[in-house]
Amino acid sequence: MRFEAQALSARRGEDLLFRDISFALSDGEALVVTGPNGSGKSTLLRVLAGLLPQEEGTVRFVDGTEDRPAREACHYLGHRNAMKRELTVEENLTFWAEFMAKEGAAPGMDIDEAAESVGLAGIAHLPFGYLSAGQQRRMAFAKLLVAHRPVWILDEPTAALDVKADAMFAGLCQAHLAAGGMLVAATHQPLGIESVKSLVMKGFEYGEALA
Ligand SMILES: Nc1ncnc2c1ncn2[C@@H]1O[C@H](COP(=O)(O)OP(=O)(O)OP(=O)(O)O)[C@@H](O)[C@H]1O
Repeated sequence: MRFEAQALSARRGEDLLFRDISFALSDGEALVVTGPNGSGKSTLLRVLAGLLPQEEGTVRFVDGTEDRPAREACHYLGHRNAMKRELTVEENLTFWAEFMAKEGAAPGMDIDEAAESVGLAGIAHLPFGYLSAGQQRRMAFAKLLVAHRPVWILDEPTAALDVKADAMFAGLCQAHLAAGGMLVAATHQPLGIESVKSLVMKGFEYGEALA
């Protein structure tokens, strides 16, 4: 498998945020995207996940000899957790497992196993809104585990996590990569994942790209 971007540019409103972004990942590879606030990291991730259109360039997911729509290959974990506060954790995860299955994702872990993998076994019966910020973020990771998609797109994934959860998250990412998955993560802090590719977003100043 291969996940690649070629000569991507994107605009928010009137402003061109970045241009000529290219990378290629194959099985087991990770890309960490860094850069100052406002340099376009979140925008790039949304373009990669198919949630925003690019201005120019291409995003491709190649499986063997077949080109598949990149958005169908991606799990997207944004700043927000995309869980309903009023529903229980189990109901939220069941929704995502069923939704992803309809969208063609292969089955993943069952709900209990996924909750256990993020260190929160036994509280899946609680409303999501009752959990602490860090527990909510951990449960949002569990969403990545209940259906299999080969590419994980992660925006500031470790915000709100304590040291133990950081290590747990690094372990989940390593396991995903070891199984041949790929990931792209925007972050201001190290993810604890070894051998990653790096992309530094520089942003634009006064309409010109920084050196
Ligand atoms: N819907 C929108 N309409 C217009 N401009 C937007 C919109 N969303 C974001 N922007 C602008 O696009 C720029 C890049 O935002 P983006 O969230 O991609 O940056 P980022 O590198 O992820 O920043 P941070 O590190 O602060 O999360 C910012 O200047 C932001 O104000």
